[in-house]
Formats: sequence, C-alpha cells, structure tokens
Amino acid sequence: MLEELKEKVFQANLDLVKHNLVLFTWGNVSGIDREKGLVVIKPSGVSYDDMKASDMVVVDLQTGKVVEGDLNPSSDTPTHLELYRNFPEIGGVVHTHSTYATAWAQAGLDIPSIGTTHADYFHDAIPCTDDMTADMMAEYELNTGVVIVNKFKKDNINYVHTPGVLVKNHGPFTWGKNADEAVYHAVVAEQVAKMAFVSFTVNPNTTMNPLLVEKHFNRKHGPNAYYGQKKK
Ligand SMILES: O=C(CO)[C@@H](O)[C@H](O)COP(=O)(O)O
Repeated sequence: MLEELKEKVFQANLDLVKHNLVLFTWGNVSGIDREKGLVVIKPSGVSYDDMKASDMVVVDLQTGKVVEGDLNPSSDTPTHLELYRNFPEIGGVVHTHSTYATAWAQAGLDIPSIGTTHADYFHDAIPCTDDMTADMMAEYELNTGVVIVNKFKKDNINYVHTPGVLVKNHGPFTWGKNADEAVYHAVVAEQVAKMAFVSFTVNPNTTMNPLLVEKHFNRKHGPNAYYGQKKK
C-alpha cells in the first residue's frame, strides 16, 4: 500500500541526515495521500542507518490508527496529523531538533525576517508558539499541533507563505506541498536561524526594510514570480 509515497517519505527522512539536521532519531518526516486520507510517516526510534522504505508506517488522517506497518509510528505523529487536518494545502511535514532553529525555540523567540534569504522562503518571521497550558499536557503530542495552529490563527499568519514554526522549548516543524519541499524548508529554517543568530551577535539592532521583504518574497512567490519560471 502507498509504496511510492513510502519510498519518497523514506528518502526525505534520509535527507535530514544528509543535511545534518538530525542526530540519532531526533526528527521525522511524513507525507500525505489526501484522496485516501492516509499519512505515511517514519517509525519511532529506528536508527536512520537501519531504516527501510518498508518500515514506513501508514496511519489514518482522522483517527491516527495504524492502517499498515509492523512498527510504531513516530512519537510526533499526532502533531503531524493535526497540521494536515488544519492546513489543507500541505502535503509533507518535517520535525527536527536542528541546532540553531531549536535554540530560538528554546529561547521562546520568533526568528525575525532580517535578510533576503529568509524573505525568499518565509514571508513573515518564523513564529514561536505560546506555552502549553497544564490541561494540554495529557494529550501533549496532539496539543503540540494545536498550539501551532492556534498561533497561525491568532496572529493571522498565512501557513503557505510562512511554511514553518518553532514550538516553544521544543524545536522546529516545517511543511510544504510534499515531503521533499518540507525538508527543503527545514534546511532553510535552520540556515536563517543560524544567520539571524550571527547577525544579532554582530548588531543587536539589526532590522530589514519591509519593502525589501515584500520584494524578495514576491519575486519567488508572487503573481508575477520570476524564479524557476520559463523565460517569457
Ligand atoms: O521531539 C522529539 C524528542 O524531543 C522527537 O522528535 C523524537 O526524538 C523523535 O522520535 P521518533 O520520531 O523516533 O518517535
């Protein structure tokens, strides 16, 4: 079942290792088949060296029940599912503990847009979620997704234009139209987190003109986007 998606999700998980975004098993990638309402995700606690495409676990989008697979799905599965249920245009989700993005998450700070690299991929600051309340702890993984969705709703952030978030005291989640794009955004998020850290070390008052943010974002994603299009 879903052999092609399993292979893609498996390769996307290995790409986390290739891009130095994970140590041990501290990360996970999933992909969704929207028509079938099924999500394919990495198994929990299996080393990337030993993992095979056939180890990927298939879960039901609505119930979270395992539909196929001998191993437990990633412990972060309820978070991935909550994102798929609330962000209908996404096709892949990534979670890592990459160093710089996690440092901003642990500090409880948004990563502000202070460079064109950031603005090319994230229209707004990469937001950091609010604290979870005590009653949310019982369903911690599900509510990790809830605090992400709440943050985007409360601050009116477009999840397509800003495809990532920092979960406070935890780490980054990113998404995209498929698993590959979600990994790509995880790489960019880590890089802009690192560059922002260095920029604020050099100049704690670093800012960026919002007009430059708009220019760069729209050059890649606006109605007249140029980047990657056929020559007119
Ligand atoms: O957030 C965490 C740990 O804090 C997780 O990302 C796990 O480290 C990965 O777990 P599995 O995907 O192997 O269950």
